[in-house]
Amino acid sequence: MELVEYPDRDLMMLALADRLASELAEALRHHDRVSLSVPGGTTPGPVFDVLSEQALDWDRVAVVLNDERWVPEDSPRSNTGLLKKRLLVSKASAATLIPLYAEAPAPEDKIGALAEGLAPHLPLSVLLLGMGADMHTASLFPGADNLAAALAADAPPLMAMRAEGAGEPRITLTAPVLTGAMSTHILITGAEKRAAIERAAHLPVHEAPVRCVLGQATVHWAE
Ligand SMILES: O=C1O[C@H](COP(=O)(O)O)[C@@H](O)[C@H](O)[C@H]1O
Repeated sequence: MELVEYPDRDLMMLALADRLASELAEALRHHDRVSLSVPGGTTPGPVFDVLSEQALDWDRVAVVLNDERWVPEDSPRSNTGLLKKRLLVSKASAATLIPLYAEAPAPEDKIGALAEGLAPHLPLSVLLLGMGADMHTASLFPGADNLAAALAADAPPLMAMRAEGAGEPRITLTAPVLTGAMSTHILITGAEKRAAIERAAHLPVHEAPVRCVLGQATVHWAE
């Protein structure tokens, strides 16, 4: 894993947004349509604020979350809600959102249709991931019901996931989609996550699911 340490969070968010924009621009030079996958949660908002202002051919960019909590979009827990407020605004409002949520009682009710919508946008051109202190990435949580199947080489692109630490049911991109991305970045902050990602490099992947992408990822960290 390549680790980039920044003197502070503000600088990191600016530099990372710039890097993602350059990679998207490069991908757009070679392909008609490109895809960007991003995390939800509490960390990436400031990157989204900067990225959404970048001059890119956003109308040729498809944006998909790494994972979604099975809650309606107006829930404060909705990653889609965050994306719509912080990334798919300003210049980036021209991008196409590939949904990972549709109104239904459970992810299994909609997973087929959501996977069909995702398929034309794979492999991912640019992948930004987050990580929890428990070493989950996307919704690949240690101890989750479908973790082994989602880490398998023949996993379908999208799977439902339930885990003790996850709160509500989830839907997540699986390991083959994450490891198939053309470019992979992980954004983390704080001492606890720094220690966790260093520990993850020495643990089996079912204990530290983020390990499935560590070999190919650039990790961006600031205190
Ligand atoms: O639940 C989630 O957690 C991770 C990490 O989130 P953070 O709040 O610690 O930044 C996130 O990457 C994932 O997309 C999200 O659904």
